[in-house]
Amino acid sequence: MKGERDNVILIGMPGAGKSTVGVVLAKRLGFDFIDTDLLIQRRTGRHLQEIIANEGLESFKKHEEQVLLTLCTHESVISTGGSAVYSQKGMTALKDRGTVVFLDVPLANLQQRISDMDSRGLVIDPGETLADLYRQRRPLYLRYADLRINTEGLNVEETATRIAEHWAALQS
Ligand SMILES: Nc1ncnc2c1ncn2[C@@H]1O[C@H](COP(=O)(O)OP(=O)(O)O)[C@@H](O)[C@H]1O
Ligand SMILES: O=C(O)C1=C[C@@H](OP(=O)(O)O)[C@@H](O)[C@H](O)C1
Ligand SMILES: [Mg+2]
Repeated sequence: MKGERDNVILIGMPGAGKSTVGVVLAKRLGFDFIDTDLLIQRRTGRHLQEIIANEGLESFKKHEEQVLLTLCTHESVISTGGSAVYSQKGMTALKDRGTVVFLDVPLANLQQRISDMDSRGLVIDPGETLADLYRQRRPLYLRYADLRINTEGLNVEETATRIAEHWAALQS
């Protein structure tokens, strides 16, 4: 019988590695892999950047919230988009579905990884920088996390291993 809270949910800044680490972790655990960004695209029939550019940030956040509220997976690694934490309702729903893991990456690393801020379609107000976003969001990631992984110095595989170890410990 599958448990109620048997998913692993990755949260964190854009470029933190949620999507990249998520698929490696899913393989490691023998779980399914779900990326909520892809679910938004399939449901709307549009690319994320298109939704943000044509409908605006509030509309994108509503689509994202809808996806978070209607997830009903088991034994899945769920990689969320970085803006998921703006929905309190969505995050509450996620916490009911599994262990929420915050991939904590130093700002300097994120800045190196994200060179395409403008074309990436982030939920960010005009004139705001990645540093502004980091300061604004980090407290939210910490608020909703069941587990924080300090990824400094870890590659994708090592991060997945670290999470898998924590997950195994939680099961015993
Ligand atoms: N140590 C690392 N952990 C995770 N991703 C890394 C790491 N080093 C480099 N990267 C790169 O950073 C990017 C992370 O992007 P992505 O997985 O899409 O993040 P997110 O889904 O959190 O926005 C990928 O291109 C990945 O190859
Ligand atoms: O943090 C953000 O504002 C966003 C992050 C993206 O996902 P990743 O965090 O997977 O890059 C995607 O949901 C959208 O472009 C908005
Ligand atoms: Mg992603």
